[in-house]
Amino acid sequence: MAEPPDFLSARDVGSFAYITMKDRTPQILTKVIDTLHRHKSEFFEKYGEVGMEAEKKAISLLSKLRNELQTDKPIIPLVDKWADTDIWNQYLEYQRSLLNDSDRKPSWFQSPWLFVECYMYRRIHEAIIQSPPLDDFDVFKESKDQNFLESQESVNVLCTYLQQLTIEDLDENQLKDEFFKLLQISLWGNKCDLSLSGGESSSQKTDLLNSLEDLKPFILVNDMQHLWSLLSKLRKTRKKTSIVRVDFVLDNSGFELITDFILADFLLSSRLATEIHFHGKMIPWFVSDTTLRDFNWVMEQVKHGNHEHQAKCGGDWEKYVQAGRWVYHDHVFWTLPYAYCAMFQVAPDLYAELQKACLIIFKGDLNYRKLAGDKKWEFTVPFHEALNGFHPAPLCSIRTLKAEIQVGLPPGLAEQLTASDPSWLTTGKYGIFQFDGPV
Ligand SMILES: O=P(O)(O)OC[C@@]1(O)O[C@H](CO)[C@@H](O)[C@@H]1O
Ligand SMILES: [Mn+2]
Repeated sequence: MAEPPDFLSARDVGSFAYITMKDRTPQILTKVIDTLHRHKSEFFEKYGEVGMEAEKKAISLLSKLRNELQTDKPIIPLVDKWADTDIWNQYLEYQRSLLNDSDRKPSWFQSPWLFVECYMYRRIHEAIIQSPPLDDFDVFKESKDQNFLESQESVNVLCTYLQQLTIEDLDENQLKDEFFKLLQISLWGNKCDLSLSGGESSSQKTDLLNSLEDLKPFILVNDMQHLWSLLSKLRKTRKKTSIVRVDFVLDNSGFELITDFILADFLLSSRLATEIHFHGKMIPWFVSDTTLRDFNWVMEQVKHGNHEHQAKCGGDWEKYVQAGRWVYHDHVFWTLPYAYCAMFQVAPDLYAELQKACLIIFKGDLNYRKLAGDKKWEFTVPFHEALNGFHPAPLCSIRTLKAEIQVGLPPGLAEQLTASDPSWLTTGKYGIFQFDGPV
């Protein structure tokens, strides 16, 4: 049996992991510190002197974190008392145990990229929760909200499109075409990712609907037909009362979340699904990832949008939530450093929850990295193999490529792309619909 591949790591000088840890993560930390500086007077108005002290403390903790990162210091245990502190510190012990035959310690540039990048965002959370009364301040809220507000034109176009779809008049082929269109909208909505842009604005400005044909050549793995076969068969065969549940493991808030809401709405209106479960993050994560506050805020904004079709969508979506047809979950596992092949052991309750789904959609690049264990797989390794036993239900990754990991490609394609577009793995320009399940 061949040795399992190594993990992506900043140890590989010049790799995307290396560039992210060397350049992008310090930039993200600097933006977080600047955000706290810019809210100084707000903290004073709200909390007086205590607020000023808290802001100073959070900034000093974050500056210390940035220095540790930039000087490749050893990774240190978390000292806060939060729901997952022990799990994180056990994981750090595990990383230490992997090195026990050497004097090396887990560090920012020596340890697996997935671990240290997740750890950085968890240390940001530690700095905030150790600085009451700022302990529920979302340092990324501004940029997530700005991404949504700057994408209003595109949001209007998509809400209008959805409202003008007369789904009941569509035949099977037309329904499939619309399903494929909205899947692609959800895919390309993943390009707007603030952690890739280091927090710079990445809102959606172009009209995606009219760009889908032009973007098709950039879809490297296209398993949309499998999704259609799975859901349309269930639609035909299910009993009136049976449940067809589709789970979205969400990625970014803002425009991407809207594209997921639009797809989820279509799944219910077309009766391709009867209920949707969304999985968000318990804490602010990778700059733009969706938290419960973001989920509710975006829905509120759309409901009170100054555009009739947006408002109609927002009203419908609120009704789905109230009727229990859209359900939001935020399990702590999603903000741990584990690859998903560890979920059955580490979070059996979540694994059991996902097993209730007929289809699980994993949005975005970080989810893909965790599905495939953030390993340096050969590009032609089957997706099923890279999942390493993670099969709670039929699943599909919908992801634009922003990290040097991709499996399930036909022989020769990776080489062809490297020759024609050397940064094809990391710019978000290419995307996949990669399915694992019965075909
Ligand atoms: O999961 P998303 O939001 O699609 O992208 C997240 C991500 O690609 O952004 C960072 C910068 O490339 C990576 O470290 C991480 O995987
Ligand atoms: Mn993200």
